[in-house]
Amino acid sequence: MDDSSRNGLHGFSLALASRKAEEAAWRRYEAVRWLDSFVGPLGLPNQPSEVEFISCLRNGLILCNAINKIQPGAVPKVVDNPCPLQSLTWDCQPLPAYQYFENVRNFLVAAKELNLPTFEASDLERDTFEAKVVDCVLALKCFHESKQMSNENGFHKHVKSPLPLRSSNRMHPRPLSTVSLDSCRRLDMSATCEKWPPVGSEELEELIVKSLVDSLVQEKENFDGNLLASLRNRDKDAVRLFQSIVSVCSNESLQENFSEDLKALLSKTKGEFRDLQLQLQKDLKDLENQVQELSNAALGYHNVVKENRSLYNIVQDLKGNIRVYCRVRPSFNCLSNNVIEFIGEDGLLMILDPLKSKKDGRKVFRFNRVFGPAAKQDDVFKDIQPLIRSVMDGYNVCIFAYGQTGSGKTHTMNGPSGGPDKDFGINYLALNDLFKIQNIRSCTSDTGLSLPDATRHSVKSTDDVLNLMKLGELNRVVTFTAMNNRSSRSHSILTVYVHGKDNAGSTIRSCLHLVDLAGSERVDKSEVTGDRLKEAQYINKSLSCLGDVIMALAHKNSHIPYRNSKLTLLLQDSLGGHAKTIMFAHVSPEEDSFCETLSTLKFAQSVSTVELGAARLNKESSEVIQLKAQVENLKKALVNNTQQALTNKSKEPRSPTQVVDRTPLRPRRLSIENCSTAKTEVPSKQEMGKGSKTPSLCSRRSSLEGPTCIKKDGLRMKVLEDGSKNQALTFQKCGLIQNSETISRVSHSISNGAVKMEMNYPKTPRSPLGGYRKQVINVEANQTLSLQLPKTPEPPKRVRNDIQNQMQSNAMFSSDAQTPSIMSTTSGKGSRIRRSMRTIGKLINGAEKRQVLSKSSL
Ligand SMILES: Nc1ncnc2c1ncn2[C@@H]1O[C@H](COP(=O)(O)OP(=O)(O)OP(=O)(O)O)[C@@H](O)[C@H]1O
Repeated sequence: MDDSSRNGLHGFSLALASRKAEEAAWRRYEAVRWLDSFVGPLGLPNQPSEVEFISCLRNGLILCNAINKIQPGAVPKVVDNPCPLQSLTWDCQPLPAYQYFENVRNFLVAAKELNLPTFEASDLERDTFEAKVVDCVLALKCFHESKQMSNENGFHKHVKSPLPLRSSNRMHPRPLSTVSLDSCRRLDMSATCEKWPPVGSEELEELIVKSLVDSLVQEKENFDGNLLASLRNRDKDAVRLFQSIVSVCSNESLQENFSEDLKALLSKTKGEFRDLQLQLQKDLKDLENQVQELSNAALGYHNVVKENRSLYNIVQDLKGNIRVYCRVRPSFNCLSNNVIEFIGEDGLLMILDPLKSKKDGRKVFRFNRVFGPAAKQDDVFKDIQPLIRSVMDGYNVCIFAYGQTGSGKTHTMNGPSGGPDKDFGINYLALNDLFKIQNIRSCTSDTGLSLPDATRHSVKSTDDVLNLMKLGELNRVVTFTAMNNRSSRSHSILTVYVHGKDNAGSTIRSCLHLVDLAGSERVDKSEVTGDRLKEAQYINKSLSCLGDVIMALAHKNSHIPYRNSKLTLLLQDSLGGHAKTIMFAHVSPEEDSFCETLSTLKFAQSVSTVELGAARLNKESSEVIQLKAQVENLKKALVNNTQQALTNKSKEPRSPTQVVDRTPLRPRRLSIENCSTAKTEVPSKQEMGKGSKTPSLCSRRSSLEGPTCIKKDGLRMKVLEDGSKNQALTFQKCGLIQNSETISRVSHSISNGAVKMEMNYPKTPRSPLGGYRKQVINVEANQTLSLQLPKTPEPPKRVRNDIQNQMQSNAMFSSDAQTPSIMSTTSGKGSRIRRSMRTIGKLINGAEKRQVLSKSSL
C-alpha cells in the first residue's frame, strides 16, 4: 500500500470514529429526553455526558419505573429511593450497592421477557458500555410507542419490540419527534438483535441480508427496483434501509466480533489460499505431465502415421502400384460452395455432392496422399523426392498431372502461370535435385560432342534446363477459355535421360518423364470454338485413350491398347514397364466442378489399383557390357565376312552342280542387338499403323524414333522417310562420361494424339491435327558401346582365304544377299562365330535374368 492510500485510510478511520462518537451522543441525548419526559425529570443537562447518563441510571430505579409504566408489574418489587420520584436526580443519595443491583437485575429480567436488548448489570459500573444501556433505553422507548400504536389500532396480539433507531440522526439529524413509529416498525430488528452477541461473520452477513430482505418485502420493493439508483437519488426509504444496514454493522460488539472474525477469516483464507496455491502447483505439474504425455502420444501418432504411409508405399512399391496423389487447388470463387468436405492426413478425401444431403451426398476416396489448398510446392515435392532420386539409381520414373481444365496441373508441374520464376513446380525442383546429386557424385565434367545438322542442347545445370523449358513453353499453345485464362492446349512431356557408370563399371540408364497433361474439358463449359474446339476434342480423345489403357491395366487384360494414341504410346514404358509411376490428380473445389471432380477422383482411384510389378533397375554389369560388346564385334565380323564372300561369289560363275545348304538367319535373335546399334530395317506403314498388338521392342523404337536409323561417325542418326538430311533427327552423345552421371534432356510437347520429334526444323510446324507441338531438346547418346569395344581379332590369313574362296563359290548359286546360313554350312569359322554368339547370348540372357531375379527377390 502506498503512502497516499495509507493516509487516505487513516483519514477515513478518523472520520468514521468521530461519526460514531457523534452518533452515540445523539442516541444518548434521545434516550435521556425520552426518560425525562416519560418517567420524570432526571435532572440531567440537555446533552449529558456518558458518565452523567450512566450515573443517573446506576440505581436501576428509573429503569424499573419506566418499564413498569409501560408494562405494569414487569418489575414487581422496586427498591425505592428515599427521595420522591419527582425529585429524583442523579445526585440523589445513593442506595446501598446490593439494592442497586437488585433493581437493575429485576429490570433486565423484565426487559428480557419483553424481548428487548439488554446489558449486563455490571455495565452500569463501567462507563465504557454506555452504548448497550442506551440501546436498551431506546428499545424500551420504541416498545412503548409501538404498544401505544397497537392499542390505538386495536392490535394487541403481536407487539414487537421495536428496533432502537440508533442512526436516525446520523445522516440527517432531526428531533426525536420526527422519528415515526413506522420507521421503528419497518426496521424492527429486535428479534435478530437478541442473537447478536456473539455473532460470527456468517451470522452477521445473514442478519444484514435478512434485514434487507424483510425491509424490501415490506416495502414491496425488489432488488431490480434499482436500489442503487434510489440511494443515489436519496430516496427516503432507500436511505432508511441503508441506515439500518449501517446501524447493524456499526454495533460495536458486532464490530469486535466482526474484526476477530475477519482476522480469523483472513488467516483461514490465507491458509486456504496457500493450500490452493500448493494444489494449483500440483495441478499445473500434473497438467504439464499430461501435456507432455499427450505431445508424446501425438508425436508417436504422427510417427506411426508416417511409418504407416511409408509402409503402405513400400507395399505399393512391391506390388508396383502407381502412386496416386491428389491435389486440391484453392477456390477462386468465394460465392461457390466448396465440395471438399474433409482432407485426411492419411490420404483420405471426402467430397460432398452439392445436390444431395450431407448424409447421402458424401463420397470417400483414398490416395497415397491428398494435398489441400494450402499445400506449398515444396510440400508436394518433398513427398515425391525419393522417387525422383531413384532415377539416379537406374529406375524409370514417370510423373503425370491429370485433371480437369483449370484444376492446377500446370501449376504443380511448372509453377504459377507466367513461367517458373517463383514458386517453382516439380519440373524445376526435380531437375535441380538431380543436378545436385550429379554434382555430389561427379568430380569431372564433360563437354560433349557436337554433330553437324543436329540441334544439340547440352545441359549442365538447372538454369540450362529452365531456358530449354522456356523454349518448350514458347512452342506450347496456351489460350484463354471460359474455364482457365491460361489453358494449355497440348500435353507437355519433359524427359530426362540419365546415364551413369559406377565404380564397379556397371552402367545405369534411366529416364524421368515429367508430364503435364492438357486438361479434360467440357466444351460447353469452356466455350471454345474453331481450332480450340478441335484441340479440346483431341485432348479429350487422347485422355480417353489413357483411360482405356489404365482400365485395361487395372483389369489385367491381355491386350493393353497403348497404340491408340501417341500419348499412351509415349507413356507405355512408364505405364506398362517396370517403372515407378506417380499420378497427381487435380481437382477444383468449386461446386460447379463437382461432376468433373468426381470423375477425376474415380479415375485416380482406378489408377491406384493398377499394378505395374516391382520397378526394375536398369543397370548393366560390366560383364554384360563386355559380352554385349563381343556380340557386336562378332556380328560385325560375320557381316563383313558374309559381304566379302558374296562379293567374291558374284565375281565367279555359279556352278550348277553345287548344292547350297542354307540355314536362314534368325532375325529375331539379332533384332534385339540391332536395336542397340544402327537399324537398317524400315518398318512398313502397315506395321506402324497396326494398333492391336503391343509392338516388339524394335518396332516400338522405330515408331517412336522414326523410320530409318543410320550410323555416322560412331553416332546413331535417324533419317526421316524421305532421307533428307536436313530433316534428320540426330541422336547425339551428350555428356556421356566414365565414372560420372550426365543428364541430357528430351522435351517434347504433343497434343491431339500425335507426336513430332524433329527438333532441327527451323520452325516447329503444327501437326495436321492442329495444335500439336513437339520439342526435342536433347537426345541420349548411345555411343558408349562402340567406343569401348575391343577390336575383333582378325582371322588368320589362310583361313580367311578359305572362307572367301568358299563364299565365292557359293555365290555362284545364290543371288540372295542375306545368306548367313551359307557361311554356317560352308565355313567352319562362320559356324564357330555363330556358336560363340549363341553362347554369349545365353550368357547375356543368364546375366539379365539373374539381375531380374535378384531385384524381384529384393
Ligand atoms: N495450388 C495452387 N495454388 C495457387 N494457385 C493455383 C494452384 N493450382 C492452380 N492455381 C492457379 O489456378 C489457375 C489454373 O491452374 P493451371 O493453369 O495450372 O490449371 P491446368 O489444370 O493446368 O489447366 P489446363 O488444363 O487448362 O491447362 C492458374 O492461375 C494457377 O496459378
